[in-house]
Amino acid sequence: MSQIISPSVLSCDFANIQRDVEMINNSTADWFHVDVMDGVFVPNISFGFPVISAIKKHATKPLDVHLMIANPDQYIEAFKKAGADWLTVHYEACTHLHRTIQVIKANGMKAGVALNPHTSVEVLEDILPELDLVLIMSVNPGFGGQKFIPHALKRVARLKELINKTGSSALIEVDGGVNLETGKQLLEAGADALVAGSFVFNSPDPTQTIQDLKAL
Ligand SMILES: O=C(CO)[C@@H](O)[C@H](O)COP(=O)(O)O
Ligand SMILES: [Fe+2]
Repeated sequence: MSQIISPSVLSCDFANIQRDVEMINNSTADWFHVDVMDGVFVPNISFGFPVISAIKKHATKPLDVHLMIANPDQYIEAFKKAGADWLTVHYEACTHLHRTIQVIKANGMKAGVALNPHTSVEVLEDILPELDLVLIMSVNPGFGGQKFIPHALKRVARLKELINKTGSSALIEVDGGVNLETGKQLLEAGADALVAGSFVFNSPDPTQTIQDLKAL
C-alpha cells in the first residue's frame, strides 16, 4: 500500500475554501487534514464546526480531524456531526484517554492519539491495540510552516516496533514540516501517512506537489 497523503487545510486560502477543497478532491491526496485549535491547549485559534461542516459538504475524501483542544471529550459527538471520519485527540489533553478512545469509536469514527514532541511513544504501549492511528508531531503544535524536528524519525521507528510487538494495526501519521526530503525519511522510518500544509499550499502547483509526495 502506498502512503496516505493528508493535505492540511490550515494552509489553504480561506476566502477560496471551496476551490481548495476541489483541488484536493481532484488530486491524489487520500484525506483532508483538519486542524482544530482552541487557544487553550495551543497558543493559536484556527476554526470550528461551521468551517468543518462546509469542508465536509464539498469533500469527496475522509476528514482526518486533529484536535488541539483541551477537554476534547466534551465535543466528540459534535465532531462526528460536523463530518469527522478520523478523530485524533492529544495524549497531553486527555485524563481518561482509554475512555475517550472508546467514545470516539462508539460514535462511528476511527480513533487517533497525537503525541507532542516531548511525549515518549512508550506511553501508548498498553492501548496501542485499541488505536486506529497515532499522530507523531514533528513540530510543536499550534502553527503551520514550522521547521521539522529531526528526532521525529527515531520516534516513528520506535513506535513502529511497538506496533509490531503489540499486534496493533494503528497507522503512523506524521505532522509538521513535511516536505519531499523529510517525507522520504519518515517513510523510510515507518510512517504510513504524511500531513503537509505549507509545503502543498505554498507551492506553485499544489496538485503536483501532492502527487510528488504520493510518489515518494
Ligand atoms: O497540526 C498542525 C500544526 O499544529 C499541522 O497539521 C500543520 O497544519 C502542518 O503544517 P506544515 O508544517 O505542513 O506547514
Ligand atoms: Fe495537524
